[in-house]
Amino acid sequence: MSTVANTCTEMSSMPPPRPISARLALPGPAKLKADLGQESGKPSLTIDDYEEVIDTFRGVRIWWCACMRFPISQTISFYPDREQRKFYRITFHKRHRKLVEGEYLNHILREGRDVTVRTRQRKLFTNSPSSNWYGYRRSSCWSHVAFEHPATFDTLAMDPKKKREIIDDLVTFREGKEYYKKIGKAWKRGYLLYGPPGTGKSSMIAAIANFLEYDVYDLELTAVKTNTELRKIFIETTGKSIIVIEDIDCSIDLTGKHKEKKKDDEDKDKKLPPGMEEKDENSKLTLSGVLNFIDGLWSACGGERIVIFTTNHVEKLDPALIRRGRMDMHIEMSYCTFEAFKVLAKNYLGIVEHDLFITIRYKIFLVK
Ligand SMILES: Nc1ncnc2c1ncn2[C@@H]1O[C@H](COP(=O)(O)OP(=O)(O)OP(=O)(O)O)[C@@H](O)[C@H]1O
Repeated sequence: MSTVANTCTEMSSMPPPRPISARLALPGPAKLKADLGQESGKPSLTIDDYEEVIDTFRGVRIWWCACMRFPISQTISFYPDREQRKFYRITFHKRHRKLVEGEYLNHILREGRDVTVRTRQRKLFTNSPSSNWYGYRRSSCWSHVAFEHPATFDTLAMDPKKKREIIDDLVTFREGKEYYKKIGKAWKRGYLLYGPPGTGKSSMIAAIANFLEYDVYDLELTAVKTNTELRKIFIETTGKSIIVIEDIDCSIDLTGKHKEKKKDDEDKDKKLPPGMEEKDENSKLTLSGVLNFIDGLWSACGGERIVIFTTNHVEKLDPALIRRGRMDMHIEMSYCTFEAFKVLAKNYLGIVEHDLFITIRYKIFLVK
C-alpha cells in the first residue's frame, strides 16, 4: 500500500461508498456496519470507522477509509457526538488524479444518490389543515406514514396495450431530465384518471408510485382555504414525488360553473379599492390558484414531479384544468374487459388458463 499511496484526498461531505458490490474488496478481516436507514426496512452496509475497502474503477484501485476527527477544544461539551467530524479518506496513485477527481467522484455522488433513493422508506403524505401548522413545535403542513401499498402494474387489471403505453410514458418521463431542460419546461407530468367508482384509479396511483419509487402526496383540497396556503403546501413537497388530488370534482368548485362564479367575482372586484383585488384572490382557493399550482413558476422548484387528478365525472371538470399540457395523459379506468378479467383470475385464483374462459369471454364480455 505504501508504494501506491502517493496522493491522498480527504472528503468530509461525501456520501458513503456504494454498498458492497462485486467490485469492492475488503483487505483482510475488515468490519462492515449494517444499518437500517431512517424509517426503512432495508439494510444498508457501510464501512466501520477506520476500516478500509478497495474500489476498482476503470481498472484503477482506490482505497476508502472512514475516519473521524475531534476538534481541539478546551471546553466540555454536552454533545460530543456533534463535534466529531466524520469523513472518508481515499487513496490512489497520483497518475490517476484527473480520473478520480473528475469522473470517479461524480460517479460516486451519482451512485450515492441512487442508493439513497433505492433504500429509503417511501412515504405517503397528507396535508393537515392550516390551523394545525403552527403549534408549540412549529410543524410542517404535511404529515406522513410509510407507503406500503402492494399494487403494481402486474396486479393491475387493464388492457395490456393501454398498460404498456402508460409504463412507456412513465419511463420516458423518468429519463427525460435533459429533454425537459432542453425545451425549457419544468420536469413534471400530469395524469388524469377518470372512470366509474371502484375501477382501479387508486390502485393505478399506487402502481405508478411503486414503479417509479416515488413518494405520494395525497392533497386534500377541502382542507386548503386559500391560494396562498396551496402555494405553501406545494413548496413543501419534494422531488421524485406524485401529488394526488382524488375526486377533484368534489374537492372544490372547479367545474364549468366557475365562469359564472368568475363573473360574480368580477362584479364584486369592481367594488374593491385599487390594489385589493389580488389580495382578495389570494384569500380564497380558486381555479386559477389550482392552475398556478400545476404550472406556475414554483412548479419548477426541484425536479421530477407527477400530478394526478382522479374523478368519477370527467364531464364536470373545467376544460382549462385538464387540457393537454396540464394533464398530459387522460387515462380512462373503465369496467373490466376480458383481458383485465384474466389478470384478476391470475391475481386472486392463480388461474392462467381455464376451459370456462371461452364461455366467460362469450357470455360476459360478448366477445366471439
Ligand atoms: N383495474 C383493477 N385492477 C386491480 N384491482 C382492481 C381494479 N379495479 C378495482 N380493483 C380492486 O377493487 C378495489 C377498489 O379499487 P380502487 O380503490 O383502486 O378503485 P377507485 O377507482 O380508486 O375507486 P373510487 O373511485 O371509489 O375511489 C381495490 O381493492 C382494488 O384492488
